[in-house]
Amino acid sequence: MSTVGNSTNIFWQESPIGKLERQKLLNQKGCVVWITGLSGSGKSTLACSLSRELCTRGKLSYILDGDNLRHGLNKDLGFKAEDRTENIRRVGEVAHLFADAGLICIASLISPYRKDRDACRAMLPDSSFIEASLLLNGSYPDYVVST
Ligand SMILES: Nc1ncnc2c1ncn2[C@@H]1O[C@H](COP(=O)(O)OS(=O)(=O)O)[C@@H](OP(=O)(O)O)[C@H]1O
Ligand SMILES: Nc1ncnc2c1ncn2[C@@H]1O[C@H](COP(=O)(O)OP(=O)(O)O)[C@@H](O)[C@H]1O
Repeated sequence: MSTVGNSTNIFWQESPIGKLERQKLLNQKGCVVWITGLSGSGKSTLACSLSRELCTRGKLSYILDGDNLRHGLNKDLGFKAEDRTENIRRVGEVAHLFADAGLICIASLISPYRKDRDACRAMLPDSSFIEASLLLNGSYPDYVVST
């Protein structure tokens, strides 16, 4: 018996192709690069540069940009703390799926609350979630990267 919410009849369906097989096919390791920082700190610019650089090295990536996702998946959310938390939760779930598919998923969101980012980190193995914090130090962004 499986219980999800109020339902007792929702069961996990295994796929015939596993993550390792997909990664082998793509010749890369699926992971999430999570870029966090204030509005205007350079998140989208870094996400685009990274995606372009990975492409030139033959690696497949996909950008989940907060601005773009608020046009569709998250169009019902505003900017109250609980809406931002739900925004990050949804994007974390999608990023997890992309990483499981074998892609290098670059998530670029303000994501101001550490607890929300840590909840996304907890969905993946330790080395598969790389966080880059953009700090505005003087006129130019500084990057702090942690795994
Ligand atoms: N308070 C408020 N009011 C109006 N608009 C706002 C606000 N906060 C953010 N923004 C704009 O929304 C863009 C995406 O925000 P995020 O989804 O990354 O925010 S969050 O992670 O949920 O905190 C964000 O994009 P960036 O400027 O690229 O960060 C802003 O354009
Ligand atoms: N390393 C950098 N040095 C100088 N300007 C930058 C740098 N990165 C981004 N910018 C500029 O800062 C502005 C905000 O960048 P953007 O990537 O849109 O930030 P965010 O996605 O965090 O809102 C843009 O005009 C961009 O060209």
